[in-house]
This record gives sequence, structure tokens and C-alpha cells, in this order.
Amino acid sequence: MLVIKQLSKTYANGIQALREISLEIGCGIFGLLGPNGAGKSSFMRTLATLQDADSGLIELDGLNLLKNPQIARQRLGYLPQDFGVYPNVSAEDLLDQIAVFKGFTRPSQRRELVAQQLQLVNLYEQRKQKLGTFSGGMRQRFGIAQALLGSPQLLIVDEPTAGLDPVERIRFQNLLAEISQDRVLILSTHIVEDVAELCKQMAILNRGEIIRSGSPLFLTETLQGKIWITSELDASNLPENCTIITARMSRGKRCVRVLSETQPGQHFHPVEPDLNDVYFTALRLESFAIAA
Ligand SMILES: Nc1ncnc2c1ncn2[C@@H]1O[C@H](COP(=O)(O)OP(=O)(O)OP(=O)(O)O)[C@@H](O)[C@H]1O
Repeated sequence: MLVIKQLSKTYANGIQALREISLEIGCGIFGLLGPNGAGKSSFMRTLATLQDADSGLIELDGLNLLKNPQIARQRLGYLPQDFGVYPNVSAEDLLDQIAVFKGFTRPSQRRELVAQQLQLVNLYEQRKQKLGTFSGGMRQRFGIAQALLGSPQLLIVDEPTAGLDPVERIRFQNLLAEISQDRVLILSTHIVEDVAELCKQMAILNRGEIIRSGSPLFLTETLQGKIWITSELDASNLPENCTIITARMSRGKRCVRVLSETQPGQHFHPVEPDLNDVYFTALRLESFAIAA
């Protein structure tokens, strides 16, 4: 169990990246959704003990991570957003080197461990290949292999599916599902579908604050009966008590989704809410609250 209490972080330039974040997270994949600049990477780096918090607590199975960063690093694995690799080194050699840094000093034990990890992420056949020749998806899978060295209880994965093609994305999602069975895996992303497809629990972060948290199912059900769709709406004929959530093209037709407690008008049809509605509604209502 990962417990986070009132975690705050302000950078030297005055930007308050995290504001009193409190969460309790159990085994499985926890999705952290948020727009650009919301504070996701700041949160992930702080969890990974790579930067200090100003105040607050992070506890993993009773261990205070911020007060014990050395022990914490033996219990967590981290795949950063900008995971760089040495292009001229083979997957096997780099993983071996990272294993040395992580304290695996016995060569025979290390050889076995490296082979195991490469098999797990389906890169064993390509183990002699230079990392510079890897596709984006292969590189991310390699990133997971290094994060999993030492079998950490907490795995922190920052925006891993951005830029992956659909086949690699599904393959990567399946890998995350497989390795999250008996550990806490925190997945930061701005791809709503990743969270809808993978996560039992989630939170939406905006301007450094958690503005929604819970299971995707629960959060979606809170919008039941309140989402309406129309193709005949513009800003000039917006009914009262109705908030536009998204206006975009769908199957070649303009499609506007709105939030309203009651039927907004004759051209509106009720639709089943989805996680995109949860996400956009939360951000919309938040921006109104800030403007008010
Ligand atoms: N090292 C830093 N020094 C100063 N400000 C920073 C630093 N890192 C991040 N910030 C600022 O903190 C805020 C949160 O940034 P962060 O990178 O955590 O957001 P994010 O949700 O990960 O964004 P993205 O989805 O674009 O990666 C932003 O306003 C950013 O400019």
C-alpha cells in the first residue's frame, strides 16, 4: 500500500507544482491523468525520491520514502518520461550495467536476472541488438525491464505510451497489466483510453491538485443521465444550465457533448457517459471555478 499525505512542492521559480496531494493506492495499476503542465512528472519524480517535497508524507508499506531515499530506491522502479538510452550499446549490456548500479554484483546472478527481464518484456531475441536500432515500443519495453530489476514493490511509469503505434501500445498495455499483479504501479498519462482500459483506480491532476479520484467506473457513473449529444449547436444557441464538454468531429460529423441535469432541448440525445466525459467535465468545471 502506498500512502501519500498532503504532498506539496514549489519550485525555486515560484511555480507550485504539487498542492497538498493525498492518496491511498493499493496493488494494481493506478492511473494519473492530467493535461500538460498539471504536475504529473513532478509527482512521479517526487515519488521516485529524485526530488524533495516541501512538505507531506509518502509511505510504502510503512516505510517513509522521503526520509529513507536509499532504502526507497531499492524498493521502487522508475521509467521516466524522457528515458534515454546509449544508442551504441546492446540491450543486454546496458541492462547488465544498470543491474550493477542497482547492487547486483555477482556476474552469474546478473546474467540470469538480465536474461529473465529481457524474456519478460519480449526482447530476449533482440538482446544483442544496439539500442539505437530499437523502435519506440521496444525502447519503452526495455525501460520497463530496467525499472523491474530488483523486483520493486512500487513501479512508477511516466507517460509510456505517448508516440507508440496501436500495436505497440496494446503490447505495452498487456505488459503493464501482467507486471502489476502484485505491486503498486503508477501510470501517468494524458491518454484517457489508457486509464479506461487498464486502471482499477485513478486520479485527475490539474494545476498541481487532485480534482477527481476513485475507480473509473464510479467516476463515470457519477455522470449517468447528465451527458447529452447534439450535432446542431453553436455558442450562440447554447441552452441555459448546460455546459459544453467537447465539440469535435465524429465519423465526419460535428458532434457536441454537453453536461446538463435535464434534457437541454429537442436536438439533444442522451448518451452513456465515458471516461473522456469525466476528464473533460472535471477540467471544465475547474476552469469555471477558477474564473469565478
Ligand atoms: N525543474 C523545474 N523547475 C521549475 N518549474 C518546473 C520544473 N519542472 C516542472 N516545472 C513546472 O511545474 C509545472 C508542472 O510540470 P510537470 O512537468 O510536472 O507537468 P506534467 O503534468 O508532467 O506535464 P507534461 O504532461 O507536459 O509532461 C509546470 O508549470 C512546469 O513548468
